[in-house]
Amino acid sequence: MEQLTDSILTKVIKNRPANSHKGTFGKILLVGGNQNFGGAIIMAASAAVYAGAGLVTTATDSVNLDSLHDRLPETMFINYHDKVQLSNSASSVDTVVVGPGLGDDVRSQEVLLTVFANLSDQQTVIIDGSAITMMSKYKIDQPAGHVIYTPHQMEWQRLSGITISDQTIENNSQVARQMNATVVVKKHHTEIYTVDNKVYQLPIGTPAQATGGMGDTLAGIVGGFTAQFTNKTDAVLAAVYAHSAIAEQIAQNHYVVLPHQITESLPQFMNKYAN
Ligand SMILES: NC(=O)C1=CN([C@@H]2O[C@H](COP(=O)(O)OP(=O)(O)OC[C@H]3O[C@@H](n4cnc5c(N)ncnc54)[C@H](OP(=O)(O)O)[C@@H]3O)[C@@H](O)[C@H]2O)[C@@H](O)CC1
Ligand SMILES: Nc1ncnc2c1ncn2[C@@H]1O[C@H](COP(=O)(O)OP(=O)(O)O)[C@@H](O)[C@H]1O
Ligand SMILES: [Mg+2]
Repeated sequence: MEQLTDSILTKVIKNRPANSHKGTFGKILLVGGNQNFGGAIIMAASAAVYAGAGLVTTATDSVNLDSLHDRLPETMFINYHDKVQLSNSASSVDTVVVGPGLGDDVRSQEVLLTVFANLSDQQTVIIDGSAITMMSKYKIDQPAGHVIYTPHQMEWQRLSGITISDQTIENNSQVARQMNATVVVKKHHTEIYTVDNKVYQLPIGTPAQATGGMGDTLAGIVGGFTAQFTNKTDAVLAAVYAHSAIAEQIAQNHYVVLPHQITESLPQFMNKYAN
């Protein structure tokens, strides 16, 4: 097992080529936010925009449209119950983030199935929150694409069958190895099980991060990084590192770190490491 350091940031975050446009930095679709959890998808989409994704579309319940655009005019919007629009978007973007605040009722399941049915091998899909819970609840198969799961310990228990007290690195690796996916098991000192069977641990992070929306924000950063940086595994590692490094900086003089504070710090933080 390897400990992550900030060298992953200089490895991944590159100066932008002069001859570029928004399409150069990835088209990303974020799917989530039911009538109760609209904030989750707004936080995830904001994180993707501030992490530098080129073109961002948010598919959510239409009840969230006004607050979404009020907070984040940079994103486009789709009503996620519109199957045709959702299918077209899911099949045409480079990267999909699905799950933050999606909920786990049958209507949410329908949204998830539509997204999964439209993915193909060239795409990257970040599966978070309710999407993980529904895959175990409704026994939904892993979709096509480069798959990245971002479960917290309870979601990992649901997905892997390993109870939280048995989630040792050895047990987690054994299951992750059979999944053809990268798994980010989120907790204090998050572990990352990569698709090529390596294990990394995040040695940083703070209890000031223990607040709702912190994982939704990470899912958006992972989406933003994988959408624009070539090596997908390194992009995940850098996203996980950046999320907690920024939180630690804010926590130096704040008792609690709010997810949107991390998001707002991303462009300046990334600029320091770009090379
Ligand atoms: N503003 C919004 O819209 C927000 C919307 N959200 C959205 O809500 C949806 C549901 O997600 P969820 O994480 O809130 O609920 P669920 O999957 O049932 O897990 C909680 C259970 O797991 C347990 N637990 C054990 N270990 C744990 C660990 N390391 N980390 C975390 N939990 C751990 C925990 O134990 P307890 O706290 O009771 O001790 C509890 O029993 C999802 O789509 C998400 O995106 C949220 O992001 C909040 C802000
Ligand atoms: N005590 C802690 N120390 C370090 N990181 C933490 C701590 N508590 C929570 N986090 C981080 O906050 C995030 C929480 O994710 P998650 O539970 O999915 O939140 P939510 O679904 O509410 O957005 C993870 O990245 C986790 O590693
Ligand atoms: Mg979560």
